[in-house]
Amino acid sequence: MSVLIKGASLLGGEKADLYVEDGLIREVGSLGAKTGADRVVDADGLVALPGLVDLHTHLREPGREDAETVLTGSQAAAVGGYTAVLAMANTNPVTDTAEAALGVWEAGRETGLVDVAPVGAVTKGLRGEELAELGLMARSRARVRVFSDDGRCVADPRVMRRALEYVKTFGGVISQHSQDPALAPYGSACCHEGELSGRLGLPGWPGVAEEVIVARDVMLARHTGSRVHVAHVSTAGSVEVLRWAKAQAEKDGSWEVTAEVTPHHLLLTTDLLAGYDPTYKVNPPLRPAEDVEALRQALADGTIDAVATDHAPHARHDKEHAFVDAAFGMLGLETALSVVTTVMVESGLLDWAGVARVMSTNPARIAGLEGHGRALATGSPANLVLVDPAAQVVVDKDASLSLSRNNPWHGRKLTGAVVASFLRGTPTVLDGALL
Ligand SMILES: NC(=O)N[C@@H](CC(=O)O)C(=O)O
Ligand SMILES: [Zn+2]
Ligand SMILES: [Zn+2]
Repeated sequence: MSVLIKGASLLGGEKADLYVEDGLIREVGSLGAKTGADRVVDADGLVALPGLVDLHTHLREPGREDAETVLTGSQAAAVGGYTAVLAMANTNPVTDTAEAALGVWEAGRETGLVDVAPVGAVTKGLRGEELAELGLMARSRARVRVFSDDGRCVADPRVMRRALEYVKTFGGVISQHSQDPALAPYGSACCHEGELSGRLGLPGWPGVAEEVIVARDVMLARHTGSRVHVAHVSTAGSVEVLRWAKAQAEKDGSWEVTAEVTPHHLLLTTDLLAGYDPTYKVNPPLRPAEDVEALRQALADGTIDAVATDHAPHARHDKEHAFVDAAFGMLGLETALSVVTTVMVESGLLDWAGVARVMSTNPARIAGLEGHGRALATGSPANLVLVDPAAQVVVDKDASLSLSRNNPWHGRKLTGAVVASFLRGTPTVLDGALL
């Protein structure tokens, strides 16, 4: 399979043709009338980025195939411009053994639309007590490097310490869902704690319940000389802690802290909860505008390393309930690039090289995914995406390839659209549609 991509804008702003063959980028430059390609793609006006990498996707297989499967989630990922996703471990059964991790990895290979890298659970059954088979998952063919009890916090500091020590032996990282369950009880805490939660009569989820865990975990990472990744950062206070911690880690050179922010925490605010629409119920909750602004600045200045979707599909019968009874989570894979374009690029906070950094290069490095996040140069694996930076889109939840419809972006006008995606040189999406 060979493809000639004509006239794409590269990250330095220059225009070039890319010739892709047998999974690799073979030539970059002015390739004129090069003949013999199986397919020619006109990329005039489009920006070429390395394929996006999502550090935080819920695929729901095994166990909740009514909400999403590896196939449907991969389809949504491909049209969203992704070439790799990290599949969270809170499935049923939980991904807490090498066998379970291999199952997810193999389902991804069969689908062949994006690379599906399983995230391993930190503790058996996400119960927060006994460590899962971290080493066996790491040594399996699935090569698990990211471990998370996401949906639950590794709340016991002794368990977190042991997990950090363990993953250090093979260069792994613990991705933490930072929620102190004593300050923000699972299941009940559902609205940013403040004037609005009081007025709406919804149980509060104070920012400090996140911040105390972030602060604790960076100290544990420093103490153990290991790596912690903070999932879905949502408050200005967490950003302050991260800014301090990153400066320390850089000085010490012996440990690391990285962080991700979701598209929804970059744009949506807590006042959306006033209508009690469960579509906006998510963990951590939507926050006030001051937090949103701090998150944008932190993403722009590198305090936050990555955008991760936390794509959390839920079946209608779990989501369409009174606010307090509905499931937590919202879709994100198909709209992430448009949200980032609208929030970060249109405002001048990030240029396209910055988008490539936070949506591809940094997440690929954090997850240890070789072959992803690489500069589009001769010899690199041809994992790439073509983006129309000027496209105006109106999100339609019924046009989604996800099996679920809990889409907080429905009806919103956004800028920027994915036109084509390529996984190892094979187009998975062309003209914005799945092949
Ligand atoms: N984000 C959510 O609100 N829900 C996630 C779990 C999680 O990311 O904590 C889910 O699995 O549905
Ligand atoms: Zn989480
Ligand atoms: Zn999640």
